[in-house]
Amino acid sequence: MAAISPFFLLFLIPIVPLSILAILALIVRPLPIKIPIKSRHVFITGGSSGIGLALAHRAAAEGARVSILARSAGKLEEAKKEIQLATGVEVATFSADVRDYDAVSKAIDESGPIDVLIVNQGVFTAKELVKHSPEDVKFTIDVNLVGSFNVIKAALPAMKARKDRGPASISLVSSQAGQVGVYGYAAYSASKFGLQGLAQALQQEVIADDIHVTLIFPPDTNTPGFEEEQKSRPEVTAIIAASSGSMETEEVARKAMDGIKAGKFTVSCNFEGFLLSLATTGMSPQRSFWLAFLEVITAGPIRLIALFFQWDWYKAIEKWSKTKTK
Ligand SMILES: NC(=O)C1=CN([C@@H]2O[C@H](COP(=O)(O)OP(=O)(O)OC[C@H]3O[C@@H](n4cnc5c(N)ncnc54)[C@H](OP(=O)(O)O)[C@@H]3O)[C@@H](O)[C@H]2O)C=CC1
Ligand SMILES: CCCCCCCCCCCCCCCC(=O)[C@@H](N)CO
Repeated sequence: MAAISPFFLLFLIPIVPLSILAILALIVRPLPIKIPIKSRHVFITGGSSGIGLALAHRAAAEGARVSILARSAGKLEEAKKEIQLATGVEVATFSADVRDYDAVSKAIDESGPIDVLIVNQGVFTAKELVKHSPEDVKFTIDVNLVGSFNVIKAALPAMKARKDRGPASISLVSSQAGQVGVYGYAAYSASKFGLQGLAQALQQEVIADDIHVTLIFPPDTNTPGFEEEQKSRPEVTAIIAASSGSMETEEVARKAMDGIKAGKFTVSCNFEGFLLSLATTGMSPQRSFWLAFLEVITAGPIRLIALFFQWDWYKAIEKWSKTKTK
């Protein structure tokens, strides 16, 4: 009897990963989807500034009908002119505060049925919780989290009722601080972590209506809001945030729009963000069996890398608090 060559056993090694890949290809849900942008109605909250404005530019340039909502009518008007000058597209503007459900609902009804809803409005002040007023904490949660509920609730009935209009999207702009808690962002991180629960539950509720949920996680991004934030951001917050560098609004908008069109549940914007998404993927849905495979095989090692980041951050906090008390 011929002995089995030990070399033959080498061929068996890939069997385990290949079987995992094959199983994942069969089981990942929801199934992949493409969301068209051209000729669709894209509605963007916080579309008058920063990331929202860059998204409005992109959507207009890609041939969508675009509506933007924010509080300041003046900033909306400026944004409208800017987009018209750059793309020739006239966007519809709606002045409302997302904290006011009736005002949001009226604006959305006026704008007509939405195909791609981008919930992007957000406020942020980085401050240690002891220095944060209860009013300011509530303001952050109200605008970022409760405001997002208001926008989605107001848009959902017409989105669900749409007929023969193709797959729709509800996208939310979170933050890398919505994937990991960061010094100075207790209120902000809490408001953004809330979006993860909202998005996961919502995706299950709207999948049967061909509506697809996307969560976008930008790092520090050069926007008017960020410029303001930097004036008073604690040093430690800046040090920790620097682990992921910073991006320009156009790059973030491009990543976000590509992610929305590809129907991704989770959209990271840079390499560190990609690692962070792998590390925090938890129970979130995954439509790509390739990415699912990567999540499975990197689960252990990525946790190790995450712990190194925490080590580094706690070292920075320790060093900084020593120099503070001296
Ligand atoms: N810039 C950054 O570093 C990062 C930002 N993000 C997130 O991206 C999103 C956009 O941020 P960014 O572009 O920097 O912010 P900006 O401050 O530049 O723009 C914020 C937009 O939201 C609108 N807005 C704010 N509050 C309300 C409200 N109560 N009702 C309606 N509209 C409102 C603003 O208009 P108006 O004031 O007139 O209402 C403006 O259009 C936010 O959700 C933010 O958390 C995530 C990661 C990093
Ligand atoms: C495996 C683990 C990899 C980890 C690397 C990731 C590092 C994360 C740093 C957190 C950055 C927080 C930026 C917040 C930006 C923001 O939202 C504010 N500018 C307010 O708008």
